[in-house]
Amino acid sequence: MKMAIVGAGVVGLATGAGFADLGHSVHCVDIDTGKIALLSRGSIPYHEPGLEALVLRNTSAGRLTFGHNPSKLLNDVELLFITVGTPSGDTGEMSLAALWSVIDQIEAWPDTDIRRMIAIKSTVPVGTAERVELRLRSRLPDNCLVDVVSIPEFMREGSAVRDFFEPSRIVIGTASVDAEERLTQLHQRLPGPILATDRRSAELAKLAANACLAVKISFANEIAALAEQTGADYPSVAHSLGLDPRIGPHFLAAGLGFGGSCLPKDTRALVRMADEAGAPQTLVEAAVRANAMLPLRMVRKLEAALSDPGRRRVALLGLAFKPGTDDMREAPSLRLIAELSRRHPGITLTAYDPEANHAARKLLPSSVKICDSAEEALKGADAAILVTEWREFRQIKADDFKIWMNRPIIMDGRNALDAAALNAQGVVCIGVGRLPVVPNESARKSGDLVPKV
Ligand SMILES: NC(=O)C1=CN([C@@H]2O[C@H](COP(=O)(O)OP(=O)(O)OC[C@H]3O[C@@H](n4cnc5c(N)ncnc54)[C@H](O)[C@@H]3O)[C@@H](O)[C@H]2O)C=CC1
Ligand SMILES: O=C(O)[C@H]1O[C@H](OP(=O)(O)OP(=O)(O)OC[C@H]2O[C@@H](n3ccc(=O)[nH]c3=O)[C@H](O)[C@@H]2O)[C@H](O)[C@@H](O)[C@@H]1O
Repeated sequence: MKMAIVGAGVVGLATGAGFADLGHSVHCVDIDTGKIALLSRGSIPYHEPGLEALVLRNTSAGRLTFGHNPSKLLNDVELLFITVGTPSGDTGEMSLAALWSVIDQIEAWPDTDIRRMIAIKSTVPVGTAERVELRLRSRLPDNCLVDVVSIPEFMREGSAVRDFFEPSRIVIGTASVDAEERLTQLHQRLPGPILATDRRSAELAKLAANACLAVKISFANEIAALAEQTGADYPSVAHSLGLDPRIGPHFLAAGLGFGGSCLPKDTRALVRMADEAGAPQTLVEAAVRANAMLPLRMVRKLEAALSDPGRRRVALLGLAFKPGTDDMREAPSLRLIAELSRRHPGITLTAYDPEANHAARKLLPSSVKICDSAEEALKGADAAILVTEWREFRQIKADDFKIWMNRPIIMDGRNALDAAALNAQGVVCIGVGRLPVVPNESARKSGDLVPKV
């Protein structure tokens, strides 16, 4: 099938390159001419495992092309995917400015024999596909037939390519049997179950999925806080919860909470939309509030372990909102740095992320020293906070922490390290939802959890 993608971002590129790999002819368009110039030279503008090879394979084969002119797109293609961003507006609502700008550039096409399809893959409020169709119908001549459908995307950053080829499910929301049949056929070569439904249900299924994940994470973080207060060990609790098939093991990791370009904005949008619809989402609202408190909670834990942080040097291990990406959008590290600097104006902060240093430089205050290695960030530090659970941080040995740091105190904000092993070797490692472990067994017996230094 000949198709076009508007919005060559995380979703658009993985989707476009993925369909090209399945043998389709795909033209990817983006308003960002710099990005299109990079892509046309075979460079991927961000870190996404497996994407570069996929794009190169398909551009060399001539199945994947790039451009920046969205007008007349429907002249040549049967299917247009819209994958532009839908960021938060001022009051939490989703901004559809990019989507409308694309829709308003669509021109009538000459060959009216083939019915066109516009598939909205961007995450949007319920009812958007219907509004798009009405707007197009009011403008295009009657013989330009078009179905506007909702095919929400469930891929994750860091595994976007794998998620394209192995989707958990494919939701196809249509108002026409013809579009449903053609799109079902298009997706048949992908292994996930196909769920054909109406457009509004498809749109809500996407928002509900992200809200459900956010609620699960906030639940995990609140139970972890309770574990800390009651002397229980949250990872053991989570393990037990996860073995119940009705609960499942995923998205129960406690830590610094959820960030990224989607969970925060989509939960805000759902709450806003639900208020307007008269069906308040109190549970999701609470999950958003609970999540916002986590960086401050971490700072308070640091204050309990380290006296006078305003005169100390603290290293941040990881900055990206999760491992596997260089994306800094709504990364918990940003709020953590803001809280540390607000409460302790004299603090010295160093930071290192294997992939996100470049993106972080544009966002962090110049007072934060961005380092080229974990060793450089940890050198002379009085404490470290593990913010993003990159694999390389798990490989740092206890001796390295002890040699590099002024005081080997690690606040493990993702429960990524082997706290017991580090503890046994003289490193203080304080996880989330666990009793702090201290190097000194007699201190633990005496109830003195973390000796303040
Ligand atoms: N990032 C992710 O993993 C996922 C994102 N989504 C949703 O997909 C949508 C896109 O997200 P991302 O790919 O992360 O965004 P992104 O920000 O990476 O990419 C969006 C692209 O659209 C382009 N764009 C903006 N206005 C345009 C216009 N008028 N014409 C042409 N191009 C235009 C931008 O230049 C940018 O390259 C959002 O609604 C998001 O919520 C859904 C599932 C997963
Ligand atoms: O709509 C979207 O854009 C996407 O949003 C999320 O994907 P993504 O933002 O890439 O990241 P996740 O893996 O979901 O992680 C989100 C945040 O939650 C945090 N998290 C995740 C899992 C967990 O157990 N605990 C936890 O704190 C992560 O550290 C990260 O900050 C969803 O997982 C995707 O299904 C969805 O398509």
